[in-house]
Amino acid sequence: MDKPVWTIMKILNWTKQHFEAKGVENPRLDAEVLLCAVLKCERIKLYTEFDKPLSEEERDKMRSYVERRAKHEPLAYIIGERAFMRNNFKVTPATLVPRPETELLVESLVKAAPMLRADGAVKALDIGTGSGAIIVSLLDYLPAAVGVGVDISNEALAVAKENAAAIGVDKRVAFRQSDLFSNVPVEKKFDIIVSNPPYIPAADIATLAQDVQQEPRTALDGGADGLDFYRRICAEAAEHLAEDGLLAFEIGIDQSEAVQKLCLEHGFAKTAVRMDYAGIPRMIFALKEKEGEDKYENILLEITKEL
Ligand SMILES: C[S@@+](CC[C@H](N)C(=O)[O-])C[C@H]1O[C@@H](n2cnc3c(N)ncnc32)[C@H](O)[C@@H]1O
Repeated sequence: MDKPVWTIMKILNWTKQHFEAKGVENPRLDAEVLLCAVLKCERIKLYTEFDKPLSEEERDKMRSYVERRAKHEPLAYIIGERAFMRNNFKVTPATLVPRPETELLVESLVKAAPMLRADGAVKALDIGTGSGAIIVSLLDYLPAAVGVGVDISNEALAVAKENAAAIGVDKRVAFRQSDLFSNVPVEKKFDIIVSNPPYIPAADIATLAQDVQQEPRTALDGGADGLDFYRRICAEAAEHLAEDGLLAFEIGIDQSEAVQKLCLEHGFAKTAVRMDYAGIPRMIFALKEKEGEDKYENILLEITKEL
């Protein structure tokens, strides 16, 4: 009997069905993305070459990718990258996979920078930088800005450094291993401190989608109520910020009030919230601002309104 010919169409159909059976969330899309990674082509190419047979080597590679995805390994770890803002970021199992909500945080900071410093030449600190998605994107959009990215994980920092070099901002960013502010000198004042810290309540981690559970626990676990990192960062952020500096957080669901309260208890006079695409409060911004001064009010208004 003739061996079946594994054309692009046949592989895609088979993979989609297999993923459906395994409860993979976007079966058809994931099948296409994986096949594109194998064939090193754009998705449109799959549709114009439906009848093209795969080589044995391509089939073997696709089989190994499909096996991994069927075990709910995040797609980004399998193909080794994730699109964020206008670049592809390298990601590995040592880094969180950057999320679309976090792009909104970067977008707000890009808008804030020229309001904080006329030439946009801000100094920014990214706490828990992971793949470097936030700080690298910020510097990519703000050519006069400089930054520091810190993380507890040296493996994540190595990935962040690679991303900074690939995107061409490596001369303007320093990466440092640090337990939050422990390795950040207090004499250096930043215009922006940004963090997307681990914020999942520890007990909820076991209930997360299987894919998410394969991301590093150190990137997810925010302690008993999910707020441990906000408490620690808020306690020290004001002394590391310039007088008119901006503190910016990504937050988890239902954390908006608690995080704003923490900011207000630790030297910040004003806070503002921005929603994500689903209308969930997802970002908190805080300014120190002295009594009687309201010149920075419009910064918060500007960066939290829908862009
Ligand atoms: C939710 S991930 C965010 C990663 C990246 N900033 C992003 O938005 O995609 C949180 C990051 O905080 C780091 N982290 C955890 N504990 C830390 C600590 N004590 N000090 C510094 N970074 C820490 C983790 O390694 C992880 O990279």
